[in-house]
Amino acid sequence: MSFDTQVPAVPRLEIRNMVRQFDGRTVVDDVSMTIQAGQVTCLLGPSGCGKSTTLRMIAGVEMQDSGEIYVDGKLICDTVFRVPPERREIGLMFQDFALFPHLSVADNVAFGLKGPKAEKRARVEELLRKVDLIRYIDEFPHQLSGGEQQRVALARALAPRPRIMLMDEPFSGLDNRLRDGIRDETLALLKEEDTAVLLVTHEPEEAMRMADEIALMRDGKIVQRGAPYNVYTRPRDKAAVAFFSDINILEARVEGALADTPFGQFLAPGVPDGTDVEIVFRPQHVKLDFDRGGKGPLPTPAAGVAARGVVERARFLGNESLVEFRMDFDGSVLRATVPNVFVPEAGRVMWLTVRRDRCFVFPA
Ligand SMILES: Nc1ncnc2c1ncn2[C@@H]1O[C@H](COP(=O)(O)OP(=O)(O)OP(=O)(O)O)[C@@H](O)[C@H]1O
Repeated sequence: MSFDTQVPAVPRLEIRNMVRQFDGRTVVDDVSMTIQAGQVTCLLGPSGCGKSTTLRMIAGVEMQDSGEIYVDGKLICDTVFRVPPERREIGLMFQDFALFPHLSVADNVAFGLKGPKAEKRARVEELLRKVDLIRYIDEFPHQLSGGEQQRVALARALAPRPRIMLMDEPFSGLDNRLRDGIRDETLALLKEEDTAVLLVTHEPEEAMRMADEIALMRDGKIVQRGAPYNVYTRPRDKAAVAFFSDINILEARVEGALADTPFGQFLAPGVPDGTDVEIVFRPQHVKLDFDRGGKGPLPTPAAGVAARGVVERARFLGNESLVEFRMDFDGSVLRATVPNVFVPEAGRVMWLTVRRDRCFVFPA
């Protein structure tokens, strides 16, 4: 008789209860997370929230005040015991990734490698082939473009087969069009090498594009973790919605588990009577209708009630158009985005409805 037992894999990286203070201010506040081999976690948050400090503690260039770091289940650092940075088998890639200017591409990539010369050469060639730069093996960094240098830096970081790769805004020095391609190539290579990746970014698009898991960080704490889709569609508070897009907010008070608004009633299950709530929705979830003889579309249970607004400003942004409305009901401004070109003139009357299944109700 045999049993199929699924033992959860030991995480490649685990940090537990990491804390760091500077001048009495807690900059990293009880941060814990795990990353499996071959997985990419993006630490996403506004400037100054403690992302880089978290990364630096894992790299070992900054000491935590408390907390532990484990690699493949083995303790590598707590407040007493500490494996030095160079023995952590962790690769680093930063925005200012500076290659050594006086070393050839091959020597740059071989820099962290030990062992027989022929083996080192084979690894260098393997990686340069993977990043499609083998033809530059004997060139020097200044002979390469910024994007090419970035790929050499990636090859250099991966050469010693790090178990973990820490990346701090590694693509922010590249221009937009170059960036997407390099991001995708980098991701493919990291997966191939089965490295666990922790990538720090303040750009939601970058996190959505790269991450298997997003850890949303704010004021030193991880406030939400999950697959990009889940973090985007089930944000835990208003700030989490706002981090990924522009938002609209309606204010309302709850009576009988319902919040009454000019767009109709919204369900607020479990919210006590008399609680002030904010109904938060993204501009892409506003539907627009033309005015027909002073009237908008009829209310339906799915779409709710239409509210009248006057176009204040409209702009074409490339993939979509952004239209701002001054709303009749309280003079507030609501934003709607529409695919492609839609640039109605200021003063035009339209009727707005919101996709109720895409609205979030949070206590004010
Ligand atoms: N060595 C230090 N001494 C004092 N304060 C520091 C030190 N390092 C970081 N800080 C402060 O800790 C806070 C968090 O910094 P950190 O670099 O971790 O943020 P971040 O989220 O990575 O921001 P950014 O995206 O701007 O790099 C900041 O307010 C910063 O000024």
